[in-house]
Amino acid sequence: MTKLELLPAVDVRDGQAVRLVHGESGSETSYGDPLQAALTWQRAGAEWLHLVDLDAAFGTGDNRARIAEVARSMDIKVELSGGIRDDASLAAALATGCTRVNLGTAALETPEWVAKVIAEHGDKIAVGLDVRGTTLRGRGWTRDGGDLYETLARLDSEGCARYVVTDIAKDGTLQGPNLELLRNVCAATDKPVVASGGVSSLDDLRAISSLVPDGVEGAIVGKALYAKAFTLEEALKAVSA
Ligand SMILES: O=C(O)c1ccccc1NCC(=O)[C@H](O)[C@H](O)COP(=O)(O)O
Repeated sequence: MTKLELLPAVDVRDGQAVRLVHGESGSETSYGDPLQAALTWQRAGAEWLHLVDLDAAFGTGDNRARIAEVARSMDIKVELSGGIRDDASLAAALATGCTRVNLGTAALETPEWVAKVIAEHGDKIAVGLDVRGTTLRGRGWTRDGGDLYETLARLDSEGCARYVVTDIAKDGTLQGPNLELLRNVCAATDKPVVASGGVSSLDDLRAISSLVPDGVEGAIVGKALYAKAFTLEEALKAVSA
């Protein structure tokens, strides 16, 4: 069986690596220098890094220089997220040499532009489907942006290569992933799905791994690693079977 990819997360706010609860601005716990955090995950054997510019996502500025420094320092694959909404921010993101970018708000607010960049860049573009229930949220998860399954059908028809699916109610809470949501999204698309939000234990990762045959390709892990619920080495071993 194909093994689940693990993507340790480095979310950057005000130049620092942080974790939020439910993605809410103001709920930050700080974990220091983002480059050190990213290098720690790389040294521990990560093959991917999920790197988020939270200020760009919230519209409170950006950490573009810091994010570029981290992405360029990595020898592993990097998925870049947060505030990529137009040609300039996409060009800056791709110029870091990242493996792919994750579009969120743009897929809800400027669907024509997203269709165009999917056609131009193929699997360098993933779309983040960040949901409460089945309602998508944009602008740093602060505004409603339409129905999950209608948007998914539209993006599928435009050739979107991959989806990063986050249950906002679970994100940063260590309450376990929303497996039902993952199953439902996998049933609605043939494209690979990356699970995000709520992982709390090695058993959670094993449960997500059991969905690889359904179409789950990877899992993003944030809070659990920073809170030392398990090590990245243990996580990689747990999904390697
Ligand atoms: O990814 C974004 O663009 C984003 C925007 C606004 C708030 C949060 C955002 N991302 C958060 C993440 O990608 C988390 O790192 C990830 O879901 C990990 O969650 P957890 O394992 O529950 O800490």
